[in-house]
Amino acid sequence: MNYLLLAIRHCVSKYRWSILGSLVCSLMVGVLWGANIGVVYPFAEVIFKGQSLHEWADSETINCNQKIAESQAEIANLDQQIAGANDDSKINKLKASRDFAETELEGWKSKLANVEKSQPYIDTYAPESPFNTLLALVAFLLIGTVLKGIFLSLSMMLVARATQLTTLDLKQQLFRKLLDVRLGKTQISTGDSTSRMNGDVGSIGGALEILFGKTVREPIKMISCLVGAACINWRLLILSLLVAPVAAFVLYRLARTIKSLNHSSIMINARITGFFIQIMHGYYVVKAYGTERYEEERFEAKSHQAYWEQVKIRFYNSLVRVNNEVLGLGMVCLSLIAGGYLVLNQETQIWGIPLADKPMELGAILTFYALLVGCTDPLRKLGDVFGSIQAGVASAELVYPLLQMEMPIEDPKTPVPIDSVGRNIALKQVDFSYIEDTPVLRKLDLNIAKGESVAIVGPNGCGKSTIINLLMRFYDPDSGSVTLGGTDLREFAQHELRSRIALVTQSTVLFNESITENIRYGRMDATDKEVMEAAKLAYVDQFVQTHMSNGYKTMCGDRGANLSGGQRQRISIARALLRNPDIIIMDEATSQIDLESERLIHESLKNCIVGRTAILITHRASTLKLASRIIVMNHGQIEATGTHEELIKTSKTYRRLYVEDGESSTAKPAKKSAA
Ligand SMILES: Nc1ncnc2c1ncn2[C@@H]1O[C@H](COP(=O)(O)OP(=O)(O)OP(=O)(O)O)[C@@H](O)[C@H]1O
Repeated sequence: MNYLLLAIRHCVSKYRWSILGSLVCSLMVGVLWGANIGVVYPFAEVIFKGQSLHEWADSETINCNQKIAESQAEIANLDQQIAGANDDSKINKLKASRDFAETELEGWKSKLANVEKSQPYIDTYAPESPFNTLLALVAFLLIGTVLKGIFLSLSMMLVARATQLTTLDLKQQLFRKLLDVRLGKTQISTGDSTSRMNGDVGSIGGALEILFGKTVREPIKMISCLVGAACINWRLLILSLLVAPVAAFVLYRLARTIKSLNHSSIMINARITGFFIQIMHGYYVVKAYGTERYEEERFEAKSHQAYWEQVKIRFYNSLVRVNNEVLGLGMVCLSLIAGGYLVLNQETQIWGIPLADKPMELGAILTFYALLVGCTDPLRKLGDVFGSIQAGVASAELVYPLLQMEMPIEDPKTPVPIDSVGRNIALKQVDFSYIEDTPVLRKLDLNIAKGESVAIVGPNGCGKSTIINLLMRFYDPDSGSVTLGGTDLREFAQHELRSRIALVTQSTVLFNESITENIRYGRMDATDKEVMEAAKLAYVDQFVQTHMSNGYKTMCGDRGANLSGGQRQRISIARALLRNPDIIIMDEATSQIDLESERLIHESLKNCIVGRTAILITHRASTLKLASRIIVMNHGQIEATGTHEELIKTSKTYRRLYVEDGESSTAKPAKKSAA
């Protein structure tokens, strides 16, 4: 519950007026609910006896006075008997009878006082005839019901406002957090993130709506009925509530089970979401390999698990409802037996336990029953909401720890301005691993001078992209340092650092926006003219003019699905060019470009890297030609550096790569070593 309390606190502190308004409206609903049921009393005691309220008040006054006189006479008689008795046990019995008579006398006196208190109002406002009294009561019922409806609707609207806005706030906080928290070694899968954002935040909102709505309103309705019943006979009410502790214990046990079931259901649904996203992304692979049936079976197995969890949740929720209905019925049954006994025998006690001040009238006991029945409806409704609250509790336990997660990569308190440092990059004695005890970079030293173009080559998995991840500060090294102009990257504000770097990644990420907007992503404030210039430099313009009927407004599709691999890469190069960065990083950027485009891009990259530091991760001979120095990596370390000609002679790894690439004959990349 703790985490859901945080959501409650947020909602109450930020939207206090809506919550307060809804509470007042709920209070009115509860009071009107009890008052409408309370109308049973005048119906039974006044209307069905063919009286008006005036006649009822008169006859009640006479009746009370008569009963008071009878009680007083009985007390006087008992006093005389006590005075004349000399047997102790008889005296004790007489004293007990006197005490009962005294209690009855007090009961009649209090009823008389109530009738006398209401007399002036009855004289002033109550209709004269019994039929008009009936009409007035019906009008009261109608007006009460309409008012109750208005307050109910107002309360629901105010609660919906506060809880929906809280949901919106939570979504925004979570979105912001997910943008930051997935850096570093934090493992949060897409399925989990999507599930937290869609299902869980919604479930918290739903629980809040129920908590501030039904969970406040229905108990108020119950309290209003219980207060009414207590006014009629509080002892009988306590007797009726004897079943409540048992029901509360059962409810507590059920709550724990439902919460843990909801928790596992959320986790299963997150896995299904993740699986579904993965299949949608890998759609063509599934089709090409004909694994539709296999994936269907996997999906069915996962969905079946989710189905079973839901069935179990429904089952336990139904038990909550049964428990609450049994509680309601238990209350009514106990009061029916005890109350019925008191009325039928005109008694005030059962087994010597006093249950009434005076024998109960039919009208009073009928109203008492009606009020208890009035409690069972809110109880039933509370049974239905229980499951949703438990689902909210389980969701909050997943969302809030994520929101409270520490940033894996943090900005320093007083960042060093990047303009104040130079541009040479250095990795000193860097150790890094993604997973403990699986080193990826080992004591790596690398210096890249300002304006230098270096190519990093090496076999798959040797750690080339990991160096980029450290330079972008997507991760921090385990030991050693990565510096820019001699200052550790941890001293800079992340945003400022990344604004100086343009990264063209291995897998080209495009958004489902127009080509223009995808290029503009490199610099959001770029003008259309600047976007066009970048597009021309990266040879995007060439295919837009010839292949795209909608020109630059053509939508790229999910992850750029409407474009070819080469087109996607050219757009991402245009995006990088638009950024006009100090440092440009190309991670296998030209791997999907045809020979003609590659030649053209080679020319534009040549212009682009002038005056900038460029790091090119590539196997392509044409890109290697742009580098003044080639760095050969193997097993997370730098094996050799030099020019193409030097490395062919000195590095076994480089030779192996180039023989396998089959391009060594045409590639004469770097003329001289800059190291
Ligand atoms: N997020 C990650 N979590 C765990 N291990 C990772 C992660 N990213 C990369 N690795 C592992 O780190 C090692 C180095 O990966 P890296 O991507 O740096 O290699 P690379 O030299 O760029 O390879 P390639 O030429 O295939 O792109 C690999 O063994 C890889 O499995």
